[in-house]
Amino acid sequence: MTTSTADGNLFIVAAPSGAGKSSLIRALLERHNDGSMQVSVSCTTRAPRPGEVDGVHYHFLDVETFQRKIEENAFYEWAKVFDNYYGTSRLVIEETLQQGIDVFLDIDWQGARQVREAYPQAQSIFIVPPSLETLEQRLRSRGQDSDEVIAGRMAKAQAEMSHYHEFDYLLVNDDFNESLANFEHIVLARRQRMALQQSRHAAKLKDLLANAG
Ligand SMILES: Nc1ncnc2c1ncn2[C@@H]1O[C@H](COP(=O)(O)OP(=O)(O)OP(=O)(O)O)[C@@H](O)[C@H]1O
Ligand SMILES: Nc1nc2c(ncn2[C@@H]2O[C@H](COP(=O)(O)O)[C@@H](O)[C@H]2O)c(=O)[nH]1
Repeated sequence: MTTSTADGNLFIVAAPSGAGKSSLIRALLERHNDGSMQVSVSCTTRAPRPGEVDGVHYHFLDVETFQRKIEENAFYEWAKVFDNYYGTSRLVIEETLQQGIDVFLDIDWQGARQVREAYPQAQSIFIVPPSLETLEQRLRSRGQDSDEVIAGRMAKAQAEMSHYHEFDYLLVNDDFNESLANFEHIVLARRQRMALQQSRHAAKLKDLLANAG
């Protein structure tokens, strides 16, 4: 991907299922609803949960269509998670960043690794629950998955968490408002750093042009 200094920032947010990453991203976007931030809507072969809307929560695809898109190189990253395919559309991410909009990817560690390789300047944040007991409670309180699905996700939680050290930030999501404030701090600090870099580039360019003239 080519970048300019005016590109949006790319944030990777990963966590074991149920740790609260979607809730934190959603709450952050509600606080910054000026169009400067977006969450990427992934494609998945998972069946929709009650209340999930195609194109809003996910783009729900059949396995054949998903595999065709893999062959067409249409995904920025993709992975098989809990026996279903999940992937991020390449075109949407590139176009959104080029418009100067910050993008949040709510993805697993395998996808995070692919994104980091393709776009090393992405900031990555790993979210963990305060305990495995709390994680299970959250999966149950969400009330959207069967006991079997919850057991499968709990069984894979520790394997997902073993990748925490690959991320720039680790956030323990205990008290929600406190986690949201920390999450927001990470995001705004990154924005500020990039804006500062951009104004330094602009100043250098101005000097260069003035001296050339
Ligand atoms: N700090 C918190 N305290 C209590 N409950 C929380 C907290 N954060 C999130 N939750 C609740 O935990 C449940 C799981 O959260 P959420 O769906 O955001 O997790 P997730 O990491 O996005 O999961 P998945 O990867 O399966 O999409 C939700 O019911 C949410 O309201
Ligand atoms: N690598 C990717 N992982 C993704 C993507 N979209 C979601 N996910 C991860 O899958 C699990 C399960 O999600 P759920 O909605 O079924 O609970 C979770 O960890 C998500 O972060 C994606 O595009 N790529």
